[in-house]
Amino acid sequence: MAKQPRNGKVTVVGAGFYGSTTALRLAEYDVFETVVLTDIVEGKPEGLALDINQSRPIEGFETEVIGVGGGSYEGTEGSDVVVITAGLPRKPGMSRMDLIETNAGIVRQVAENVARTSPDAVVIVVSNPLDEMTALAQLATGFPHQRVMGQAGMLDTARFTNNVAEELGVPVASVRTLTLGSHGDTMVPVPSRCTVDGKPLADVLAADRIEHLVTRTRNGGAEVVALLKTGSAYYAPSAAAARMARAVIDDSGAVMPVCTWVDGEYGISGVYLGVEAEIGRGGVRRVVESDLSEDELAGLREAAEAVRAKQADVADL
Ligand SMILES: NC(=O)C1=CN([C@@H]2O[C@H](COP(=O)(O)OP(=O)(O)OC[C@H]3O[C@@H](n4cnc5c(N)ncnc54)[C@H](O)[C@@H]3O)[C@@H](O)[C@H]2O)C=CC1
Ligand SMILES: CC(=O)C(=O)O
Repeated sequence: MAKQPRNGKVTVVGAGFYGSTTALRLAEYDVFETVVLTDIVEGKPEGLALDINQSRPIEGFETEVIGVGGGSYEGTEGSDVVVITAGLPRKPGMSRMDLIETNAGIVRQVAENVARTSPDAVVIVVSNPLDEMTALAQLATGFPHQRVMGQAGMLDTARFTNNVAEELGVPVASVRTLTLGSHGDTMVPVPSRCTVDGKPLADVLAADRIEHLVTRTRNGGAEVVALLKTGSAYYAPSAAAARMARAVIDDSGAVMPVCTWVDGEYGISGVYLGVEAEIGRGGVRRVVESDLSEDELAGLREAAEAVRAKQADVADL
């Protein structure tokens, strides 16, 4: 049987837990022509790519994964999307911000290579601290802001949804939630936008339980780190990054929470921040504003100022 036409090339930089699960998810969609997985370590991406390709007859997908080790970018040229997962994950007790100096050096070097080899790509950053590394990747690539975004909001929103569904014992599909702001202490879960079977969250859950779920969502990454003892989450994070890459290649116009450049929306300007945006082939088409409560809007503005101060520092790292 002839191969179905597949479309687009996605490179995933960093073949650790996040990168390899992202490559697997992208390949299993079976819509991309090629997925390239790279790492500074020789052999790791090649071995993981071979392993994923060997699962194709069982899972029934044709997308080929190509592994490139040793820090080479050969084979990545002309990628439509590049997902940057290179960098250290945190250990129990560490904040994402504790990674800033080490990961800034890695992300800068990766971003410069991406700009050289895939100058038209849309870049999706996941390395932590997320909001700062996204700003740094834009600076280092020199790409327009709409072509560099970060993954966090979809993950944090999924955690909020899962937390609400668990609390109420209902299917996750019946719950809608939203999380904006930073991927850190100033994360802004948005209860006013949450519904369960179409009913406002406040109608089905007491205020103190909602507050508990908001706090649990803010600490969602740390909760996983504390259980794992080594490394951080990757199943839910990779699902989110893969969905973003797919929205770009499909030019779908899907609206999702992402870390993007905010330029006047919510009265905030000149900062990378988690907001909802419409995603297509060129990256972010536009930021989509929602009605927020006064407290939520104040939280978003506070997040913007906290992130702005750190993002100003990354240029020098
Ligand atoms: N934004 C988000 O929501 C999330 C972000 N993360 C972040 O993603 C990053 C990766 O996490 P994991 O995959 O779990 O870590 P990991 O340690 O399993 O993998 C990192 C990989 O990056 C590679 N690497 C290091 N320097 C490189 C370079 N210059 N070029 C290419 N590859 C390089 C390493 O060899 C390693 O294979 C961490 O910074 C972590 O904090 C993780 C989960 C969620
Ligand atoms: C590691 C990380 O950023 C998270 O799991 O949220």
